[in-house]
Amino acid sequence: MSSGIVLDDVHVRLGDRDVLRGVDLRLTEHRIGLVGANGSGKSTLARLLNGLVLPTRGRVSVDGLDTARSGPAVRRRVGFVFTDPDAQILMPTVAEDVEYSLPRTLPRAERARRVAEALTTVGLAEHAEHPAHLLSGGQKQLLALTSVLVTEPRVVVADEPTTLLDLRNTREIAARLLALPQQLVLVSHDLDVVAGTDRVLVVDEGRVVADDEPGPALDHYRRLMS
Ligand SMILES: Nc1ncnc2c1ncn2[C@@H]1O[C@H](COP(=O)(O)OP(=O)(O)OP(=O)(O)O)[C@@H](O)[C@H]1O
Repeated sequence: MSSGIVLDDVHVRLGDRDVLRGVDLRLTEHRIGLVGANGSGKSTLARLLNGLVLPTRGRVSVDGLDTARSGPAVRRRVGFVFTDPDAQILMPTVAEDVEYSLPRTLPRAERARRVAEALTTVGLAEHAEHPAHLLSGGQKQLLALTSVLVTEPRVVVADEPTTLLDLRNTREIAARLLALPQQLVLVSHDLDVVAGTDRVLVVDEGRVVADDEPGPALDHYRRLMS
């Protein structure tokens, strides 16, 4: 089975808009940043990677699995962190919320072990029994990340995960995401955060117009926006 994320001549049409127009990519680096103007197509590109959006034309595959044909298997490999953590919090307490992401078929002891490990990884262990809705915005985003990590995905896609956070929480979430052993695809308008990735894609009007190391790619983006 071929490894990595592959996009082959991908077009996405939503309503009467061509949102992505001919995207060819092979994503194998550990950490990949996606930048672009509002409405350029970044979220759509991110959502293609776990089959939340399907190509109108072309093909997306993850480790050889076609997102259009093998959606559930792709989503077990690719976890998704949304901008607003409240949209991802479903259960009353922190530990219950994390456990809710795990299959009911896993033995109870294994579920408890995985939840404890994931909460420790992100530094939330001491909040395990706290009401999830009382966490701060930054802690809620950590909880959303934990609920993704507990499923042991190979890839984490995060769509503007720091947009709603203050500077301190932005730094904390960014540091946690960039330190993950999993492959990371990070959509962000925060160029300081994106500078910590290994490869940056600049999206403009539905196309990838720059694809380089962070320094030159972000220079390209700044020129594009000036
Ligand atoms: N379901 C839809 N139907 C029609 N148009 C859509 C739909 N979803 C998104 N779009 C349009 O597609 C374009 C790209 O949207 P997308 O959310 O991918 O952009 P983005 O680069 O992530 O923007 P932002 O930085 O503002 O989040 C936008 O113009 C948006 O209005």
